[in-house]
Amino acid sequence: MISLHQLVLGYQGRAVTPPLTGHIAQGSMTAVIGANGTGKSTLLKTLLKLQPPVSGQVTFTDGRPPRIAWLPQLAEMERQFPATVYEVVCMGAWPARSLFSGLNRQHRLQIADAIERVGLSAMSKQPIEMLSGGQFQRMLFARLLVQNAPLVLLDEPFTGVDSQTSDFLMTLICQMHQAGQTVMAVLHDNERVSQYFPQVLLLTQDHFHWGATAEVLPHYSHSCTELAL
Ligand SMILES: Nc1ncnc2c1ncn2[C@@H]1O[C@H](COP(=O)(O)OP(=O)(O)OP(=O)(O)O)[C@@H](O)[C@H]1O
Repeated sequence: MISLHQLVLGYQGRAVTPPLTGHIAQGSMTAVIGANGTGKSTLLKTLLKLQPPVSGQVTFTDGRPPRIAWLPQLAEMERQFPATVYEVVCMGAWPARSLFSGLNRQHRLQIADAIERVGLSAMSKQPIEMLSGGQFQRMLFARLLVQNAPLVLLDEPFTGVDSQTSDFLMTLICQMHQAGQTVMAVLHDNERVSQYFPQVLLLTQDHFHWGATAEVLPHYSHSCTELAL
């Protein structure tokens, strides 16, 4: 689906990663792990074209970028935005609509179904500023479900969320993957990574390891030991 060729990530010409080379296969499910500041969020932003790379290239198997659904870090979200749960979830339908057309019946059914799947039907008309952290994240997942994009990028989807909701959201991620969507998620929970994610991209300041989870995870504890020394 997407190949990285000697891709150096960074800001204003300053590299924050080593050159990354690898392939995100269609239908794969990859956890991006590593210590703070190793460029995990920057990778997602670069794939989204929100941030240009310092050098290197990103190429696409069918010649053009896939449609991407993105869950930013909770800290980057505007929690006071004057909108209801329903209105935020509706935004997921934008790519399928023309600029001036409204929501058709199918869109409305998809939106109601997504809100129900995340357990927020009773709160559909609530302003989003009234939601708890877990409810807010459920709402953003409903928007991802409506987007139904071939590539789903998740930046720390379980931050600020209780363990029960995290398990529920993990189930939704697995369902997206089983439905054929390609998933890439930045995570800090290695237990969950080893339980659910077949592929791992581990970023460190100087190296990266990309491959099967069982092969890559042991490098993580090694890189943490190096950091501590
Ligand atoms: N807008 C920016 N301008 C300049 N430097 C930035 C910017 N955003 C992030 N950085 C720097 O780039 C590096 C990588 O940041 P990034 O947010 O990608 O790390 P991360 O691996 O996602 O970290 P964390 O686990 O803490 O979320 C850090 O040193 C950070 O300070």
